[in-house]
Amino acid sequence: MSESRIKRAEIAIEQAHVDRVYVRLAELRAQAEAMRARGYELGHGAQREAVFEQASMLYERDMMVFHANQTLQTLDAEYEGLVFGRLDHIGSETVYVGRLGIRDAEFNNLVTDWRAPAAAAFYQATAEEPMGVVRRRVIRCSGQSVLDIDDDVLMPEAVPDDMNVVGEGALMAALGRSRGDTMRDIVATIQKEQDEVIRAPWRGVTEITGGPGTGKTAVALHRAAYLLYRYRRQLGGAGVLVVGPSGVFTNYISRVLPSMGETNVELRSLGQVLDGLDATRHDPAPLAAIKGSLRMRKVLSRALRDTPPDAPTEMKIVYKGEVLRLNAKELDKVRRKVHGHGHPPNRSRVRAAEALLEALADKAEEYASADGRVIDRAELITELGERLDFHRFLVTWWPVLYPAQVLRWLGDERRLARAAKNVLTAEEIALLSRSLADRDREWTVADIALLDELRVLLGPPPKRRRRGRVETEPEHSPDGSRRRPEHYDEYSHIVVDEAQDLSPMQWRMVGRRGKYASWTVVGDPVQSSWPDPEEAAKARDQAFGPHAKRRRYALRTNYRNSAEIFELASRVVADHARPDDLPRAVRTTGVRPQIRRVEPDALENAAQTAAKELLDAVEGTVGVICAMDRVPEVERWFSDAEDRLKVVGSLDSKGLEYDAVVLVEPTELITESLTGRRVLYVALTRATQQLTVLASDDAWLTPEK
Ligand SMILES: Nc1ncnc2c1ncn2[C@@H]1O[C@H](COP(=O)(O)OP(=O)(O)OP(=O)(O)O)[C@@H](O)[C@H]1O
Repeated sequence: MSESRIKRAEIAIEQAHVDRVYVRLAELRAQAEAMRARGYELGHGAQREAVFEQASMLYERDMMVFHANQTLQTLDAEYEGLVFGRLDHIGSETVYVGRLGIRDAEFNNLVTDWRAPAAAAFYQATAEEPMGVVRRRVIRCSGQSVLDIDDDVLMPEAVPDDMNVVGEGALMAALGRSRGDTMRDIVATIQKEQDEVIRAPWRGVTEITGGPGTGKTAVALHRAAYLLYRYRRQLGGAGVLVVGPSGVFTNYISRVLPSMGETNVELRSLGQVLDGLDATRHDPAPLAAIKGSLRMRKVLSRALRDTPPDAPTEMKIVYKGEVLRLNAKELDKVRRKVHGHGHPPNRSRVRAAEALLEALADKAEEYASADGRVIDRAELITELGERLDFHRFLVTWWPVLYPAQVLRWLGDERRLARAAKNVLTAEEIALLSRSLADRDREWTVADIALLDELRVLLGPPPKRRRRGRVETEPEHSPDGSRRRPEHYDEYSHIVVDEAQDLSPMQWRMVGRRGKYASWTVVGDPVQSSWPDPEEAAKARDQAFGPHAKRRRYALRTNYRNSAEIFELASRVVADHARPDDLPRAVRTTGVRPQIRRVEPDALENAAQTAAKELLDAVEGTVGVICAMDRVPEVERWFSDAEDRLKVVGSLDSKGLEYDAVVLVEPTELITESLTGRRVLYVALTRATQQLTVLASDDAWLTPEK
């Protein structure tokens, strides 16, 4: 038989199995729907029963409907390629591997979930250690149709006469395929070194380092899916949080977990970690460095002890016909005393009232002793404490404080200078206060960590009351899933991607959400854009907790870039990385990156020409990457471009990838950031197939002295 006929015959065999799986899936779905309907009937029937029976029938209804809904949710997930692998073990046992475990009516396995122990050999078996696997087959489907198959023989000596072997490498085929708008899962082609990380124990901290394109993000997301499958009881209820560098990035990875049937994971960018805010703007590097530094803790905790800008500077109250007066100095003394207890100001309002009353009593005693009178202190305190004018004063003198308000106060340079004395330099104070003074500016990504810090330092504002009742959030969302309270801090597992870029203040913010969590932390020190790695490492250790067990893995193969593109990228960071830090790119395309010398006024034309060439050359996406400041201008150049083309700023390009990239003015990427070459390295490693660099100088190519 010819090779293509053998392949067609093998595809037909797999198609027959896939068909059986879909028939069974339809049966299971029908059963789950019937169970849900029965549950609802039980609910209606309960109305006619006595109270006790009613309660037990309603409970049974809830359980039936809950289970049926869960099963339907799993069965209805959008599985692209439900079955994707097959293992032929020695002794002719066959295991199909897929995104979901499915059994037939006799309870035989039709498909084994990729996360189950029985599927581990699909990823872990090698020719050196075949684990009893003779042939490993990757099955590529579109919808319910088998398109292609690809085999690996692990035990050539054990291949029976009737076993056919086809294809030439599923991994290379997957890597060469064009990219779409969102990241795809890699369940069918997870490599052994990656699988080891995905299946690492869940407790403690799992740290994954590796160069660009080594699959760190993919591995971290597959690990989240794996952990939820294996440890659903321990992890599922409290929830899993994935933190990524930007909204563009979280959007890019948003389809990966749902494609594996996991819809219960929260994805947030660093600008979205604090509930209710969504910051996307970045500060210039020197400003971001100040805002991210641990020194800001001291500045913020001093700032909130300062007198609020609108607070009255004098108190006058009439008691028994006499005016009691506290001047600014005396009021400040009372304020300092209350803060001296070290409690958050929003939780110190009663203490503030008491201290103020004591000060008024002192004042009354002072006046009285001058006249030889004696006053009843307890009576004064009780009487004034109940007076409306006293409370009116208190709410303006010790108001409820909100994080945004306190951070805005620091736009006043003199106020900031008081809070930052001996902590920030005069230059830093001027820079920071200028940035916070502009009230019309939206918050930046770095501000979010400061606001979160203030939230904790200030303490929660008192709960709003309506008609005598404290307002509480409903426990469930309309879709029935459990609603998490605001500022939830009990996630059971937190995944941090691009961890090398978190500032110390951002580590504190994320750490607060994971007080009881285990962690998966992914990063590449060579791509770091944070100037003080030691300070960040300290904050990061604190976020994990002092006793967390840590295990480290390094990934060493670059699956994204062609070897030709990665060779250029490695040159620009040669002075910043040890050879060991740079991964090995496995795919060659024969297409070298193009470097074009372009005068600044010809950039627009050159960028449009280069983008057009690349759009013609690749099927998938083309990214145009430039310095952050240039984004609006470059967006104008491409305002009519097709959807496949995206303009993205250097910092937002973290974690993303495109079939082809046009990089505009690389030297600008170096100068815009404190760790410029590393940012340029990120930008140069975003393309899978082709790269064109447009530069008006070649400083970016010359190694630093
Ligand atoms: N085993 C694999 N099979 C198929 N594709 C893979 C595999 N591992 C990684 N890839 C692909 O390689 C590309 C890079 O992966 P990913 O984005 O996870 O890398 P990364 O290490 O996070 O990169 P960076 O640090 O540069 O953002 C993605 O397209 C991913 O799907």
